[in-house]
Amino acid sequence: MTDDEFTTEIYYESDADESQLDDVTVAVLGYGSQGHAHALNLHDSGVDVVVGLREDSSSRSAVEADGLEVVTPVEAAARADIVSMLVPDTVQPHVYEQIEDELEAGDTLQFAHGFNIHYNQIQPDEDVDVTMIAPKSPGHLVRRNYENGEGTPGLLAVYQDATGDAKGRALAYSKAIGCARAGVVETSFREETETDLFGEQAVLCGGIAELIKVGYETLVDAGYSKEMAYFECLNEMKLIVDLMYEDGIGAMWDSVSDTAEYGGLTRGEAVIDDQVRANMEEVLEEVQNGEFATEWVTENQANRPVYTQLNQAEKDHEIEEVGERLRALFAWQEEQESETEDEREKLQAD
Ligand SMILES: NC(=O)C1=CN([C@@H]2O[C@H](COP(=O)(O)OP(=O)(O)OC[C@H]3O[C@@H](n4cnc5c(N)ncnc54)[C@H](OP(=O)(O)O)[C@@H]3O)[C@@H](O)[C@H]2O)C=CC1
Ligand SMILES: CC[C@](O)(C(C)=O)C(=O)O
Ligand SMILES: [Mg+2]
Ligand SMILES: [Mg+2]
Repeated sequence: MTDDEFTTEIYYESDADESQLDDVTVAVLGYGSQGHAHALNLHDSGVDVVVGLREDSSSRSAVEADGLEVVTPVEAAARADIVSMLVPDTVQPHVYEQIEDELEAGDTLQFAHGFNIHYNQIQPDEDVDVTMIAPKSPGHLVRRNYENGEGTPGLLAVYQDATGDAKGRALAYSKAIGCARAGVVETSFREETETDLFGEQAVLCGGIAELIKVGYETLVDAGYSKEMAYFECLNEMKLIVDLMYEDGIGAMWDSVSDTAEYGGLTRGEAVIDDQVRANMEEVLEEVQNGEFATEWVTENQANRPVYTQLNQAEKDHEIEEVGERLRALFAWQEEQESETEDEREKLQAD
């Protein structure tokens, strides 16, 4: 499929031929959220893996503790047939410049997100395959699910098929990291990039964090206790979303009271109203026309002034302190008895 087409083809384990990774070395560049998950899952699936990290990388000890080999990105790429680019998006063009000469004709440059290809920050030579297996999950769950015998859904895209076998290799990779256990949806770099950025900004990360904080602030500003507001707007969010995750939105409506269902159905649309819909459309437009990408690249060139300020403000939000205190009191937390007692006394004193 080309970079403009949309399809809903879904692949599972039986569609993938793991022998495509026999006699293949995969260089996993980066050992963060996705990097550690891909490297360990590939290794546990019997694939030859070498991790690439800079000489002074703080991640090197973790790789060694996990029993994998770590060398520099250049050496890893030189040894590999598949180079999996799993350093942060903003770092990838810089790392690509270092390893570019190590990519031989017929090698694969593999991504977990299409940002740098779609927005032309990386322009690979024509003789390499350029593919993507993008887990629809934080990396730590990609690893945890694999270890539990489960998997996380992923997306597959081929941007460049120099060998004629790019998709087969990508499918094998998706099987080796556990995505094919849950389903691998075929897509394009464009579709993955735009939907992923939209989803994380408007719904999954930005949208939900703001919904929680505004709900919390509304209750606290009206005089209700911080603890009450935390449990109502943040803690119970997970429990409600778990029901939707397990069996759909209907299962959630079935499980909550009729009062909650009627109130939610009538008031939900009043909160997430046409203005929110218009805001979401604007967010999507900025992703589609490249405005967000330009802003993010420029922000990094300027050493992240806006990011740094917003990141700190988020950490300083009152809900974080309240949540930390309350989570420490959960009976299943492995806290020292004395610390727990101190917390209880503090909570009662508040
Ligand atoms: N986070 C996620 O769950 C998801 C991420 N993705 C995509 O996966 C890719 C990787 O993202 P993510 O896992 O979040 O990345 P991380 O931020 O977790 O990557 C951190 C790793 O990159 C290394 N690194 C950081 N800076 C450099 C540098 N300048 N040179 C060399 N190595 C460096 C770090 O090592 P060091 O100790 O040297 O800093 C560390 O090993 C991205 O394309 C992202 O969009 C896709 C789906 C979900
Ligand atoms: C939702 C955020 C994400 O897109 C992801 C975990 O899938 C990311 O970029 O981290
Ligand atoms: Mg994502
Ligand atoms: Mg993302």
